Amino acid sequence: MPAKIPATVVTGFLGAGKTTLIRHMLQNAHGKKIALIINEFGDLGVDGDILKGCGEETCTEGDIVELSNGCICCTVADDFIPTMEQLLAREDKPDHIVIETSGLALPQPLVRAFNWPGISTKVTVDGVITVVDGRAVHDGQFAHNVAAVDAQRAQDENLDHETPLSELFEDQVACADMIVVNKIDLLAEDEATALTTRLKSESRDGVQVVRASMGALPVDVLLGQGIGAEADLAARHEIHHHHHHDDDADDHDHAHSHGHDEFQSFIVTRGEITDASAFAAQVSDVIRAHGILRLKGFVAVDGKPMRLTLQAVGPRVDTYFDQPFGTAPRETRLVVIGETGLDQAAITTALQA
Ligand SMILES: Nc1nc2c(ncn2[C@@H]2O[C@H](COP(=O)(O)OP(=O)(O)OP(=O)(O)O)[C@@H](O)[C@H]2O)c(=O)[nH]1
Repeated sequence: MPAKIPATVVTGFLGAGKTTLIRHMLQNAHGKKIALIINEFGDLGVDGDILKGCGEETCTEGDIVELSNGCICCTVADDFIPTMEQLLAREDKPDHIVIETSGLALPQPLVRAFNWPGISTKVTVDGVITVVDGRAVHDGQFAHNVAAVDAQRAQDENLDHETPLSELFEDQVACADMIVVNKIDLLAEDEATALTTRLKSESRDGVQVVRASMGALPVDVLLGQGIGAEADLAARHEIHHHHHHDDDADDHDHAHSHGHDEFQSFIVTRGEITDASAFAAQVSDVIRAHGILRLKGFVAVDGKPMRLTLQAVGPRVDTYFDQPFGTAPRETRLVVIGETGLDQAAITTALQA
């Protein structure tokens, strides 16, 4: 089986900063071909235009597939599947698929749609990233412009219009594999800490909460792509990012109050493992115990000629056999990504156990 294309769902209310985050991601994709599927809403849907105009090589109009009607989650069988099939039929296959949704409906049906025959063999769910408007959530409003979100909701007859935003927000948090608290620049340090702590306690065990300003996060943190490029990632060690305030470009001590967290990555190798599902459970335990953001790579399983691809973000651990090792050494090689300060020695020991 060829390597599957990872698909990341980016969710969050109108104005949370999804488009800003995705645009930053496209501009820093380093030649990776990212296809976007955008969930459009009539007059309010300006995302397609914004992205068409971003002027990036990796962001051509043909990559943008706008769904014709309303919520992606409510129209999965009618709309989403053909869209994906169309994308997968292209000669010029994307390296990664990003699906932006409004957060007005649960993404679970969307995630389940990846099990569809013909899609499940070609695409794997990389994870659900929930983008949060830090300021609005701290203020108990949940969205910057509540009236605009309500108008967006009213336009789609498939959505119920009564559920309070607070409940929809809870759903977004509950389904997240990673939470991005955006607009951190609009929060004082103590407010940011309180919000991060609260979201951590409200989300599933193992979900990491990262802070961002203008959605500026390293692509390797957002997307589980580039499994084949471990060596490159290792060479960089510290995952760099772009600051939005020139004045803190050299001032990492203030990264927490101005920009976002700093990240690190390292590689753990080990010999063959005996049981794939037991190892996935072990990885999951290590992720939770050490607050790891992402873990990805290849695993050699005793008696299996194929290598096992492993991708994990927060509590989500995905494995499948992709290709024979061939002449490559039968070893397990995993990239660990997290905020700076990971206990590399302990994580290495735990993964090698
Ligand atoms: N201060 C501040 N503003 C931000 C930040 N991120 C985004 N914004 C602004 O917030 C507004 C909404 O951002 P978008 O990226 O369009 O939000 P969205 O979630 O994609 O919303 P739609 O695309 O309209 O559904 C824009 O005016 C952004 O410039 C941030 O971190 N800090």
